[in-house]
Amino acid sequence: MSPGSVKAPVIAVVGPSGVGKDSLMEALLERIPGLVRQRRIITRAPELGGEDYDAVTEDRFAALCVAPGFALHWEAHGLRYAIPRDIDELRNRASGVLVNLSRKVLLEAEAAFGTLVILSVTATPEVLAERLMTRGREDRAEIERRLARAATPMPAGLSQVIEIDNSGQLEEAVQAAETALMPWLQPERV
Ligand SMILES: Nc1ncnc2c1ncn2[C@@H]1O[C@H](COP(=O)(O)OP(=O)(O)O)[C@@H](O)[C@H]1O
Ligand SMILES: O=P(O)(O)OC[C@H]1O[C@H](OP(=O)(O)OP(=O)(O)O)[C@H](O)[C@@H]1O
Repeated sequence: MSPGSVKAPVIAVVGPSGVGKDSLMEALLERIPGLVRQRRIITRAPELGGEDYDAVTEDRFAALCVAPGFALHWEAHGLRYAIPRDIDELRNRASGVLVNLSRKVLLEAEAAFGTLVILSVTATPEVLAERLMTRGREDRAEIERRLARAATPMPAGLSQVIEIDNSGQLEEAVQAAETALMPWLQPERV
């Protein structure tokens, strides 16, 4: 098998709202050669900041779900999220593909992607509350709902879960994640 025929790993970054998933992904993209991020399709209003996403209406989401179909999709926070099938092509030309997933779709993701490395990002409830207030993307009621969901357990039976504590400095979490990911990356695509 030639090196180019091996698909890059899908690297799922998961954890409660406000834990630092987007911040960690942005830092990893700057540091790791050949690492890319898969854009998500979300039924969220456009330009709310944070990640770069394709904003669609509920109707458009439903239509895309039928054709061309999604690699993965789920519902959370009153929104619908999807990973487009383009991710397959991205895996042919990257050292790794980062994607922000719901914890509840991880077993399905493992079945869909094969090589799935999961970065499970954690922080204390107090830290989460403070960060969500600082980020300011959601109103207070929505922040309360997100905090109530924070303790969602990881599904049992996942094969590759790496826990990353982001309670402290972001730089420490980035360093830990980079070290843990190194053995999984496709070095010939840097
Ligand atoms: N280690 C950290 N220390 C301080 N602030 C952080 C840290 N990690 C993330 N943040 C901040 O916390 C807020 C939430 O981070 P974000 O990356 O949007 O989280 P998530 O994507 O998990 O919801 C943002 O304002 C971000 O700048
Ligand atoms: O089932 P859970 O593991 O709790 O995850 C639910 C949703 O929360 C996050 O969304 P989003 O990135 O929109 O929100 P966040 O940045 O506040 O985490 C994550 O990407 C999932 O779509």
